[in-house]
Amino acid sequence: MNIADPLLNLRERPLLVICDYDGTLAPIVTRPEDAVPEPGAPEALKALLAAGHHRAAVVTGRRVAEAAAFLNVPELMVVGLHGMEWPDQELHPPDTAALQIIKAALPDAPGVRHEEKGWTLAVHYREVPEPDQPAVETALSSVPVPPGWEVIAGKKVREFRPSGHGKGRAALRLAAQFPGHLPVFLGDDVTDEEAFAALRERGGVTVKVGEGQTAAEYRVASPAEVVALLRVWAEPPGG
Ligand SMILES: O=P(O)(O)OC[C@H]1O[C@H](O[C@H]2O[C@H](CO)[C@@H](O)[C@H](O)[C@H]2O)[C@H](O)[C@@H](O)[C@@H]1O
Repeated sequence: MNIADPLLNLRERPLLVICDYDGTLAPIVTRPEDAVPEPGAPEALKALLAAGHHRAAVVTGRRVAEAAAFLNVPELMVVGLHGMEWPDQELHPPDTAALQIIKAALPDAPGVRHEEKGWTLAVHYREVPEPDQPAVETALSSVPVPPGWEVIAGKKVREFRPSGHGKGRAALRLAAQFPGHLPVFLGDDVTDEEAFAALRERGGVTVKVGEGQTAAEYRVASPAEVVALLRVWAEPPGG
């Protein structure tokens, strides 16, 4: 483990720890339904919450129920669908007409997998043979995006979602909910970059998990290092 000292030393302060799920609390795997947490991740989140002076939340592209079931930490707040789905707020009815337009235009290459989430739609191509993936990416780029919708690129996935949400807004909303806590966002994917940008402007701490370009200030190597960091933060201050 090679975690920067300024990150480890944050444990002295009351933190609002916001984690992405896939790639951050769980290693990336071929099939989304197999993405179990990194060993020790649920326990580390529990310990962090039990420490008393920190708060924690997960902000994920998945549905709340799905991420919550993987983690099984009932006391943990989970925000789903890239910031559309909040535990205390009913979702407005899904825009099924827009979803139909998108679905009708999706490429049908072998290995392409649709993950329907009710309100949004993820199109995965991790299981498409590598040489065919650029063609799938190109085909996905020409899928019509209905007015009021946007498409975002993630790890071997394109996600179609209504505009006006996103992890940047979600992170700021959480930070406003816990003004006495220093917000820290940990994420691995392109969709986490807007949270990094938003929180850096607000004086928050941002941590990229793994390789790749990022606006985050710090970096850790893997979900295993995320767990190690959460464990350190869960230790009593001044210890
Ligand atoms: O915001 P996140 O918690 O990172 O969720 C983003 C998307 O993650 C999932 O897809 C990604 O992880 C899968 C499992 O490791 C992997 O097979 C896939 O290639 C990745 O794109 C999830 O399936 C999506 O619903 C999330 O939006």
